[in-house]
Amino acid sequence: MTKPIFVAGAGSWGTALAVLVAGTGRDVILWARDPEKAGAINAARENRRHLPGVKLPETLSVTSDMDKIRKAEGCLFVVPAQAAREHLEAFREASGRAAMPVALCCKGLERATMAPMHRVLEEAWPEAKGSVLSGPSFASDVAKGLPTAVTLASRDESQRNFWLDRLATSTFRPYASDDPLGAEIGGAVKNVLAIACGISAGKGFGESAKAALIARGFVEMSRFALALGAKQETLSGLAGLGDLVLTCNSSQSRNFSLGYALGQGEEAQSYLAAQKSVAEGAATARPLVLWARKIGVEMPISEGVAAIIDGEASVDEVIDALMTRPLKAEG
Ligand SMILES: NC(=O)C1=CN([C@@H]2O[C@H](COP(=O)(O)OP(=O)(O)OC[C@H]3O[C@@H](n4cnc5c(N)ncnc54)[C@H](OP(=O)(O)O)[C@@H]3O)[C@@H](O)[C@H]2O)C=CC1
Ligand SMILES: O=C(CO)COP(=O)(O)O
Repeated sequence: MTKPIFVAGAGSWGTALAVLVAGTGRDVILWARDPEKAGAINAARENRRHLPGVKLPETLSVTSDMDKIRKAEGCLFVVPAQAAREHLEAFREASGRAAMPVALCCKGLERATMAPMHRVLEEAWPEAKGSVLSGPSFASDVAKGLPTAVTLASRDESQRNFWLDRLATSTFRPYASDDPLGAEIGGAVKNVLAIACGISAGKGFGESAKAALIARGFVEMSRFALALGAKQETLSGLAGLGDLVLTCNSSQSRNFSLGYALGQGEEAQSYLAAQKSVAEGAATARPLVLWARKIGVEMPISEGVAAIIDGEASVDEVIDALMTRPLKAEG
């Protein structure tokens, strides 16, 4: 008998991935942190809070019991980045310290340590066999079965094949990569840059400004990731440029929407406190720029976003500073 896939995290992306895999006929266990919410999703056969309008397949069950991971053959980890460490530690214990395939699907850096998610996984659950799933993929698009292509990255070929076999459908196309670092840095950085694009839109700046932010943002993302040892082809691919273009161009993006509100004059922390969904770029901006400074990489757009989010500079001050930087060669 085939073992189920365990999906840790019942936000919109966890639910969409659970629906995707269950739609292939596999058994899927979706874990939600709150027993009442897990019960409500199971009873309604719909996650009305995070993915309304999408019916859950029969092979999908919802639980708040972490121990159910023991039955599973692999785990899609979709808990927000700032809560990843504590949850990975707890799932490690619940699994019996299993050497289980774990695909990291969250896009962020840990604020307290600047760590990317693969390092958090290595520290919190050292036995796990890690992969990274990243790329341009709005949960509602995937749940509706709209055509989507993503990057599935692992240094271990057997892990890549494990997840390709379980995730690929006629509408969801994962491309294999052996560069998990590049895939994960692309996903984390694009969220910060999407906030910048949202700010520009909220200020009423035009399409030219947006194109400039995407192009210069891509230079920042690539410079940083390459300095860490990532591959340029990963940054130019789905998990880098692909996801940057998606989230910088859509009001469906929570990071873009946060930026838009900031551009319209809202204050970051009060906006974030009122949200039920997560905009990972808000917490990732600061560790990103601290890490970049540490390795001597210039990231002026990300620096500006971090300063605005942390209340160190106003939107207008950051825009002024970006436009009056010393003139330099492109690159
Ligand atoms: N949504 C998307 O289209 C995509 C999202 N992602 C990534 O997936 C990850 C999860 O985001 P997403 O599914 O969108 O989440 P949502 O914004 O849809 O919902 C937030 C989820 O996080 C949970 N949560 C909030 N705070 C905590 C915490 N402190 N500890 C544990 N769980 C918490 C919420 O639980 P509760 O409901 O109980 O509050 C809920 O399940 C993020 O890293 C995101 O960048 C990646 C690709 C696409
Ligand atoms: O990562 C995403 C799409 O690939 C979702 O972006 P947001 O978190 O900004 O909504």
